[in-house]
Amino acid sequence: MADRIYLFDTTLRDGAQTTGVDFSVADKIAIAEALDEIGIDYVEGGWPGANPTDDTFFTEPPKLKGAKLVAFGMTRRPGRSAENDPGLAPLVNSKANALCLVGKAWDFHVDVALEIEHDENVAMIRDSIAFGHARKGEAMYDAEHFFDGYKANPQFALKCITAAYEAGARWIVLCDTNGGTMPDEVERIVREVSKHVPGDHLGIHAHNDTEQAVANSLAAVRGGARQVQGTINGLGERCGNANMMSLIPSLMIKMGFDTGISPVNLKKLTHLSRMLDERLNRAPNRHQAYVGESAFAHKGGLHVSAVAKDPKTYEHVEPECVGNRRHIVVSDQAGRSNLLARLDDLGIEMPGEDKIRLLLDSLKQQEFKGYAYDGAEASFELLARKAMGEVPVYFRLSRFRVMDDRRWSARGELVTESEATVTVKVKEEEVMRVAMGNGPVNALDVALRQALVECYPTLQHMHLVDYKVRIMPPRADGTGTDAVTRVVIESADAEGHRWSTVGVSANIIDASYVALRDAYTYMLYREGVR
Ligand SMILES: CC(=O)SCCNC(=O)CCNC(=O)[C@H](O)C(C)(C)COP(=O)(O)OP(=O)(O)OC[C@H]1O[C@@H](n2cnc3c(N)ncnc32)[C@H](O)[C@@H]1OP(=O)(O)O
Ligand SMILES: CC(=O)C(=O)O
Repeated sequence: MADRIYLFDTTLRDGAQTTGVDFSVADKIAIAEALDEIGIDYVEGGWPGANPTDDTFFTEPPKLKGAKLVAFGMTRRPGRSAENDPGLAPLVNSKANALCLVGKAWDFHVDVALEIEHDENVAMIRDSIAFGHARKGEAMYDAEHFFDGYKANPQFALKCITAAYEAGARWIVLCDTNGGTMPDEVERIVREVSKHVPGDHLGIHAHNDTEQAVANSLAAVRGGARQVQGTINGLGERCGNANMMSLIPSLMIKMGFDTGISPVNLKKLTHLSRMLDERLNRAPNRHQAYVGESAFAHKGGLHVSAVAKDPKTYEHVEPECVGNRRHIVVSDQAGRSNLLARLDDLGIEMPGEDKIRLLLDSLKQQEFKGYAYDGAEASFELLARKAMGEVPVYFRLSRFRVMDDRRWSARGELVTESEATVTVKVKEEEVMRVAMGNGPVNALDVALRQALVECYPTLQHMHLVDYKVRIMPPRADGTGTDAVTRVVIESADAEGHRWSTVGVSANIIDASYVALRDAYTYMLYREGVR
């Protein structure tokens, strides 16, 4: 039977230490439930006593079906008993099922950061773990800076972890806190340490400062560790933690371990990854291993023609096993095979040879003008479906005008505003709307939507989530015209479906209009409005 690896997710604690990430209590509850749903063993919810969000979360924590909810904290302060430590009290009094206590394991840190005797640090670890174990039944020790500490003073680092083990710690988690250790060092050190603490009590917590947090975690498993800590999408302090979205499938599919996650739940990984980005209101990383939109995207003509024969030619695993999907990109790297595969993917009935050739030519023409469809799949789908005569004309723009205003108010405050006036023809009727916005594209979007929403109420459920501009320089061979602006807009509906559209023009607002027009058209078409 395959060895069991215990998964410990720290998205809600170390992940909350990511710059720019700020979870609400509702976010924390939803994420904890989603982690529980796929079968994670431990969900670290945060640090009771550290901030009001974590206090509220632990006051009414979600009821998890299988996962243990873990409260994080640090060992007692020097010169106090664990029982009288104000930092430990909220942890043991919380509704968590287990505690994870961080304590120093590097003598340099004890000297410089804590400025205490080495023996007192060891006593702080022993007392805190014993107290946590007695009060909560399960306590674990995050041995901070363990690898740096072991390299500097192995006797002291081992003294810290054996003190925790003897005090009853279920897990001794070896932390590569500064993220600078190399995989071969991690594997060797974990092997050496497992002579002192059995591997089925050892865990790994790796940071990504050399882009090797996942490799280091897998190296620790090879060395004998049986608990792995990580975060969804690799969130975490500085460069992040080991990415659970890569760790889980690699442990299961490549290394054959039992992680407690069933193959059915493994298929929920892509959704979990995107759900986190949705909560954080940020665009998912398309290039993320296993779960990214491009993880199984094929662009080069050679790749696509081979993938059409057998996907194994350019895929290391089947996309469906992690809930992802194959994606054929259409671009000027494309040949006929890309186009046919993409049309098939979209469920478009195979057109005749003439139409295929026309579509391919028109794609290449568009790309010559500066369009790129590999990041704007919705615009590509519209282009293809329009060529097949499937997309109605929902509206026609008669004109728009946008004005920007930058001025000082009577109170001496700087005011920047934009105003857009739009006239569109919807179902033979001319509609004119004027709207203000916090920028010209926002004003244009609001005015357009106001003009269309009466006839197409579904558009009120859509919003813009990302906007990217790129100035495309004139072609070096002189065949093009002046520089053009390419705008890519990502939109979402109330259910969280996202789609990207592209517009190109010499004028940034005009390019934005084209991308917006495609965004509305795509939503109306997809919703079945005819
Ligand atoms: C490696 C990691 O990622 S560990 C997790 C780090 N995460 C966080 O720090 C986020 C949450 N932290 C916080 O909100 C705050 O730091 C708190 C509430 C925990 C503590 O706040 P404060 O009491 O104001 O202390 P502050 O943050 O300024 O400094 C940390 C103190 O803990 C001490 N300390 C650090 N590690 C330990 C430890 N393992 N055991 C005991 N004391 C420790 C430091 O020496 C310092 O003591 P000092 O106040 O006497 O100088
Ligand atoms: C505990 C922890 O987050 C670290 O050592 O990195």
